[in-house]
Amino acid sequence: PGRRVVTAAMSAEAAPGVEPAEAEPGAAAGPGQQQAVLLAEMVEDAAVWCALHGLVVGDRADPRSGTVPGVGLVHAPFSLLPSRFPTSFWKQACELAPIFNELVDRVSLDGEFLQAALSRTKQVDEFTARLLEIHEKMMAINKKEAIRLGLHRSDYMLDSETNSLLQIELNTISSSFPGLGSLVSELHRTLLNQYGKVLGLDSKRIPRNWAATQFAEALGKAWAEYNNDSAVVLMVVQPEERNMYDQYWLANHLKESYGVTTIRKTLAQVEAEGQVLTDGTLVIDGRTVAVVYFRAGYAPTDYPSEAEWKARLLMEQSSAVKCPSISYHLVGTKKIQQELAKPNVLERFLDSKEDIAKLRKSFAGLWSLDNEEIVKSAIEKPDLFVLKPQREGGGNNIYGHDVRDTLIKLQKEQGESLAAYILMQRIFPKASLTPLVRGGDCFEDLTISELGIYGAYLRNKDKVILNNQCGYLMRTKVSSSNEGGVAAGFAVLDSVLLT
Ligand SMILES: Nc1ncnc2c1ncn2[C@@H]1O[C@H](COP(=O)(O)OP(=O)(O)O)[C@@H](O)[C@H]1O
Ligand SMILES: N[C@H](CCC(=O)N[C@@H](CS)C(=O)NCCC(=O)O)C(=O)O
Ligand SMILES: [Mg+2]
Repeated sequence: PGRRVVTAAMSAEAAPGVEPAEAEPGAAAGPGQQQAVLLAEMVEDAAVWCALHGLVVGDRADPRSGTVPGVGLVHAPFSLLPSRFPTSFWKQACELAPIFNELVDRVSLDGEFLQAALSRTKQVDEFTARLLEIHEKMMAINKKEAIRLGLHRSDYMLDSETNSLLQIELNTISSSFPGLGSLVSELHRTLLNQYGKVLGLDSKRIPRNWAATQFAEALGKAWAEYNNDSAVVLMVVQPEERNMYDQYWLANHLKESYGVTTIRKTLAQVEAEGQVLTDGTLVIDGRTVAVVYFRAGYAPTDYPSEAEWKARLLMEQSSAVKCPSISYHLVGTKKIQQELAKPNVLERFLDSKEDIAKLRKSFAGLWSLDNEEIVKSAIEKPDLFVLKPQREGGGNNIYGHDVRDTLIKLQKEQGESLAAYILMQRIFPKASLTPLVRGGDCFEDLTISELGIYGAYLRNKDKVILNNQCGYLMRTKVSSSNEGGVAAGFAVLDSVLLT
């Protein structure tokens, strides 16, 4: 990828890639060499900090790194310095969190809206159809979720064309990196406390990041609302999970701050070991479950057999607090994102005109493929659009010429398959040169960033117990890569330096 700048291990000697100045005997090292040595020292300090503070992920080189805790660790990929972000847009993003939290809760209560908005997608997208089927079953038995917990992340990019903060998507299930994201902010503060003077950067410009502690607080408070001291939090996880430490951070805070035990099960294990008692209590492996926290179940690959679907239904039918419930999960689909962007739709769910205006200001162009005029312009100028299927988890979007080819193919098919996609205005953040550290090596590369703001919402019947913005995730990827995704290996974990 980018220019190889320096490796942590080499901080003693001058780093390769920087031509050593022809130093006369005894002359001071040239500026280039000084800068390389400084960078090497920072990379070494940062890599050590990661290892000492659990800013780690499983190393894909080790076959057991996704199943055996403590085996095959490597520092999480990170940017060596925080990315600049204008304070005005930062404030705007933080202000939106409690409004999006409220919106999700209100939309989740309108089962007819969800069923209607997704009814055509259901015809052509099996995965969405299965989720809707569970939702329909809950509507049929008039299932009410008295206690509702949302742990969301709303992702934004700064569009340089329009100089505006635009929402990429709202995640309402398995919002990754509250644990590791918080740590990167601390890593950068530590580095700037030590090197800020010589770099001319002030560590106090990095917002404190309480994502992990506040997500754990929301989980702990939801557990308390369930009001059964022997109950546990069930974390639903994938059989292989190299991001397990991000998840363990939440379990650790839950145990240390609230005395709550978390058990980890795959969907298959829930099916094999779980049952719902006549009073609705969910019991897994003999433990009563107060809260189900999904860190799996958001992608078709999470349901390789009917067992996993049975597990999802079993948990939904229980009185445990689901995070997310099937309704919250559906509200976070891209089709609903596009439907909510239509005129007069937000007005159905929110009362405050001011809040509605704030949300709308953050909406990029979003269209269904029924809009022939937009489809036509996307075929003419595919680079200005992103074509998105109803999928989560990264790696599914369609860009550039593939947008044109796919649209033309879908038009020819003339079937309902158009309903499986949405079209979105492509957002163009400004690129900047960033030192990225992966596997102990530091590369400088042109990058663009995506700011995720976490939101926690907890309600018990009419009482809103929590509705907060809680921390953030900055992801930075090489600007040449269309997809983001830290887990997918394109992006690194970053933090924010307010300008
Ligand atoms: N409208 C857009 N403009 C530019 N990049 C986008 C846009 N939508 C998505 N992306 C890129 O694609 C990645 C994945 O898209 P996203 O909608 O977040 O899907 P997923 O649910 O798979 O994360 C984002 O992290 C971002 O890097
Ligand atoms: N391995 C699972 C990953 C869960 C997952 O993919 N979550 C989506 C929202 S659905 C997400 O937040 N994606 C941004 C993280 C990235 O850039 O890689 C976990 O960590 O629990
Ligand atoms: Mg995303």
